[in-house]
Amino acid sequence: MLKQLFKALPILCIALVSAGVLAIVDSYTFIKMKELMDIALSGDMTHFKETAGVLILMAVCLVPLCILTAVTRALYKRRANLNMKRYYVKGVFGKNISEFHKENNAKYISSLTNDFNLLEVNLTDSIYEIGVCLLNFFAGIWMIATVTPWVILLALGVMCLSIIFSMATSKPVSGHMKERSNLFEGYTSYTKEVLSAFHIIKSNNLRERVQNSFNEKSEEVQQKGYVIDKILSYIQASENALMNLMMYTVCAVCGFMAIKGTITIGGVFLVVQGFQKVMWPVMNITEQLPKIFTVKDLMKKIEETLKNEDNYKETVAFKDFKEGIILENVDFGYEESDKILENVQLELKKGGKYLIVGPSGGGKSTLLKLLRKYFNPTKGEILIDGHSLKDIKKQDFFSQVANVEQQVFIFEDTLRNNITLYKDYSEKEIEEALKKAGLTDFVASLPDGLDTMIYDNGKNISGGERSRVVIARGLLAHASIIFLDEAFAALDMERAKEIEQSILALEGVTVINVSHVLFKDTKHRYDKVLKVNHQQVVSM
Ligand SMILES: Nc1ncnc2c1ncn2[C@@H]1O[C@H](COP(=O)(O)OP(=O)(O)OP(=O)(O)O)[C@@H](O)[C@H]1O
Repeated sequence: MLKQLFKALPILCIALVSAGVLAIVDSYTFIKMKELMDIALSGDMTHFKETAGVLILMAVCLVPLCILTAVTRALYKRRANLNMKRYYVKGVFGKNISEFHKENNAKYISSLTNDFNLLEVNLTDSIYEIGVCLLNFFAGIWMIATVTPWVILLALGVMCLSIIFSMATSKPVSGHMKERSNLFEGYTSYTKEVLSAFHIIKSNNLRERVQNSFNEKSEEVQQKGYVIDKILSYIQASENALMNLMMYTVCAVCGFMAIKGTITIGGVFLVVQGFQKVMWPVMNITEQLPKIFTVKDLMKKIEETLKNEDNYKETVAFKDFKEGIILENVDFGYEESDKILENVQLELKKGGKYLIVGPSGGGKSTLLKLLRKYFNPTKGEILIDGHSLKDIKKQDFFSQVANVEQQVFIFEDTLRNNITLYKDYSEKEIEEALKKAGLTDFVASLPDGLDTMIYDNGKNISGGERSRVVIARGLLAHASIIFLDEAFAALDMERAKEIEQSILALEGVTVINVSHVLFKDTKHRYDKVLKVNHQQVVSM
């Protein structure tokens, strides 16, 4: 993750150069003000006018510099945050399907929202702030050095003290931050769950229960935030007291030097201004440093969510499905102690049409997940054209298969994009797929046809239409293998039979259809009907 931040280093450097020039010009303005004060006290009108002119010019120069600094800062923030988010999303989609399914995906949502918001404030912003603070610190030192070098020692002492103080106080905050991130994860997961079950909650009068438990969770998160804020305020208050003490000391030292005649009144003004310029960065650094230290744990947690336990290297390219699939003594269980399939022997030929039936919970979808390469067998092997499916590159395999899932997912986009999945197909190919999926009349009835927008996972179309969109997707993909998992469950019997026949008529395409529905009049069109029951797969 840090590497992604380093990629924004060039723009960070530009932003800091701009901020540095701004700090120098600003400090130089104070030096000129000191001169103006001393000249005014000496009554030298000619020099007074000259210096006043320079000051006006400096004030004008500050305007474009301020704008440039603000713009480059915003550009740096955009680049750094985008880099980190892109890296994270790439990592999420690099997860193995099996491992992604095992976890609650709310943790990714929580990372992308809550954790990344924290990273933005506590890391990206803080790095820039610390850079700017250091530049202003040295600009302040320069201002003081033009009057008396002794006060510089005092400033450096303050800086060291503050850094030691902030390092010592960052530890307790860091632990609380991590706990808050975990609480956020649970909170996001719960929010996601209750919003997706909105109608169930309303229609079963669960509103009060859900609201109470939502309030509890939200109170936990707020309480943790309160604890963090409280600790941070104690830290800040102690720092403020330290800084004020230093400031009073400097004022007293400068006053003493002015009485002794070692520095002018303008000098007192410049030292006090310079010391303030030094103090502000020191205070800000002590505020920002604990934030950066606390981010370490958070980044570790974010990286953990991206780790794949199984990093098996796939080596076999698979460009064309030629012969068939063989399952040799395949065992599988989601848990070690719990076998769902045992010693499965099966041969599926290329172009064959297979129907998989069996009782609910018997393991039909599990068998499909193995064939789809979502999981690997715990024992035995699945061979495809003689190669172990485990060794075949995912990308290659997935490009050969189409999946029509039990749970239909529709993107918030046009009907066309939902069917083509953003790939290029000719109008003829699309028409053909629509016809086979029984969507021609439906599309013709829409005023915008294929350009009709579908919203929120297909809320503005029926369940059957959603299923048919996904079937058209599978047909259009020209896949060598089509896996169907209860694809016809949402369709009326006539429509289901019609679509099933279209799919069974696809020549050279292997169809593996898991279904509760077994139509007597289409059964004979399958090469084999397989029953999954008691951990076994048998021909019917
Ligand atoms: N991700 C999972 N983790 C743990 N157990 C699972 C998982 N998915 C399924 N199971 C269990 O595996 C067994 C087989 O489930 P599977 O979904 O394969 O059955 P099925 O025959 O497709 O059932 P249905 O017809 O009801 O969809 C069930 O006991 C189920 O509880």
